Amino acid sequence: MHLKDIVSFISVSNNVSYDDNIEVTSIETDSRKVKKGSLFVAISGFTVDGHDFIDDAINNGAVAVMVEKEVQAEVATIKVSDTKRALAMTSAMFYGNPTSKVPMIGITGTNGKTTITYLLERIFNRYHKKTGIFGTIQMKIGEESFPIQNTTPDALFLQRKIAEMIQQDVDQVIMEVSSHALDMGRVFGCDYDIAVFTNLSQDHLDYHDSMEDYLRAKSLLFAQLGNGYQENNKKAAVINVDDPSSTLLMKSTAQHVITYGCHTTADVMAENIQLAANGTKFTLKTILGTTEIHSKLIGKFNVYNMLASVAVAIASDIPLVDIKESLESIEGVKGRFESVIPDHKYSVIVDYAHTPDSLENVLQTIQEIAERNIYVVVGCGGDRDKTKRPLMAQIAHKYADYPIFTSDNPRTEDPEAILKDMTDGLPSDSKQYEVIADRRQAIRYAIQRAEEKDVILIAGKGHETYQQIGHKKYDFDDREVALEVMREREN
Ligand SMILES: CC(=O)N[C@H]1[C@@H](OP(=O)(O)OP(=O)(O)OC[C@H]2O[C@@H](n3ccc(=O)[nH]c3=O)[C@H](O)[C@@H]2O)O[C@H](CO)[C@@H](O)[C@@H]1O[C@H](C)C(=O)N[C@@H](C)C(=O)N[C@H](CCC(=O)O)C(=O)O
Ligand SMILES: Nc1ncnc2c1ncn2[C@@H]1O[C@H](COP(=O)(O)OP(=O)(O)OP(=O)(O)O)[C@@H](O)[C@H]1O
Repeated sequence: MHLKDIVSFISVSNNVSYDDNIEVTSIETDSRKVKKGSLFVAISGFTVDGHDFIDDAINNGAVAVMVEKEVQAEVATIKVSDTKRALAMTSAMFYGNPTSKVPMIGITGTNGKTTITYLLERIFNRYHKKTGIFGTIQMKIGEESFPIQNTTPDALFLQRKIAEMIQQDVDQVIMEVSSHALDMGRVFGCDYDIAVFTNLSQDHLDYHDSMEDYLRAKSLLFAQLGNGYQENNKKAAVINVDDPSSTLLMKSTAQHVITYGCHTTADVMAENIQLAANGTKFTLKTILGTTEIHSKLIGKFNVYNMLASVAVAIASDIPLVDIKESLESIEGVKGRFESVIPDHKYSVIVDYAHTPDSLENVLQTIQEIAERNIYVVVGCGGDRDKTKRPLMAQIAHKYADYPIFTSDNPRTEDPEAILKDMTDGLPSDSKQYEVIADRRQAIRYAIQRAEEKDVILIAGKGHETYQQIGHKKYDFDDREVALEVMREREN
């Protein structure tokens, strides 16, 4: 592709010194990946500044650079006001606007994104549609899985991978869209057909200045809906009307809105909800008709996740009978309310709940189904939203008979200091709790004490198989540790 095409596409013609004949053969944001013919886009990062690596990029063969700061470079230089957003547009163009060639579903909200993604994967696959997935657990193309660093990858990776998905005959892309990604413009230039809002509750206040700022970031997905390069497909915003933030989000989109909920009248609704330890039953009411759902997923929050997936499936013209069969066939999602040994005399559940709202939802569910005592093993991540630490501890303390506070990815912080932030918020005259910084020991402590019919919730890490201490990740899997201790107890 000629550099002039990129320049004219992103409309910055008055800021460029370049030779019309320059051929750009790849785009890179990492100087170490630059090859002969690359356009190097300098990103001002949170840890380092890509502008400091321009010379490295040129030495590696960059024929042009895109910058947002004043620099002296010996190659064609394109100056833009925001390289992250310009990168998103340039990458989309370079890979042939892939998001306009395949139906795209974007899911945003504090909780439920991953679960809904896998419910939708099941529904689309059952309907013989090959899916491509981006999310917290992994990236998937059909049945093949690939690790990814971020829930929503940077624009360059994203556009490149969606182009690959199209080459591999993917019929439907389903992606989790984080508020970070929306705010940083990682998905700027993506043409979504369906945008989903699950809920908003406190999280990520280390990144966003306030809850209003967090919500504003989420609303960008809806503002963006229908602003793509092609308007061939029907567009729809799928919104949880039971969440107070839904009003603002509905105002953010000019597109058709499909609502879902349990309490407010909605296009897709659940009634007569019956929660049990082995699954959930409810009456599903939709614009296509009414049916009974018997799902193996546990908890009211999962009813919401199912309703969201039904609304998306209906907007994608999938018949209700196929939607019902898919929902009823799904056993669960990795690390989400996952039982370590099903039907054991006491239950050990691993769950990704790492926000106050999700922890409360999961503990409320356990309280509804538990026959005896509840143990919770929970911590809070280091270098992340500190304001949620006392809230997490208070919730654990409120719902569990035996709260055990421990480490969860302390990163560069002292685990004991994080635990102090958590427990300082607890009332001093209240019930006993344990503080055991070593996560393995904390899990062991809970399992060794559990009696028949007790439930132990190990919260916060779900599918993760590491513990991040400092800048290093060490192998650690809650399920494996729990299994080891459970087996040890049997012998
Ligand atoms: C705060 C944040 O989001 N940081 C993201 C950001 O990293 P960064 O700003 O630190 O980048 P950097 O390492 O300083 O590098 C800046 C630039 O210099 C370049 N560079 C660097 C070194 C060199 O030798 N040459 C060179 O060119 C880099 O390639 C890069 O372009 O850009 C990276 C590449 O895209 C991201 O992986 C990284 O996410 C980090 C890992 C992260 O933890 N992000 C979290 C907060 C996040 O985004 N989470 C949400 C989900 C949250 C949730 O829902 O739970 C997500 O979508 O993942
Ligand atoms: N709809 C929901 N409402 C509230 N809590 C939920 C909901 N769905 C799941 N949860 C809880 O939140 C946890 C995370 O769920 P899930 O991974 O589906 O959400 P997510 O939005 O992808 O989270 P993240 O952005 O952190 O990856 C689950 O383990 C469960 O405890």
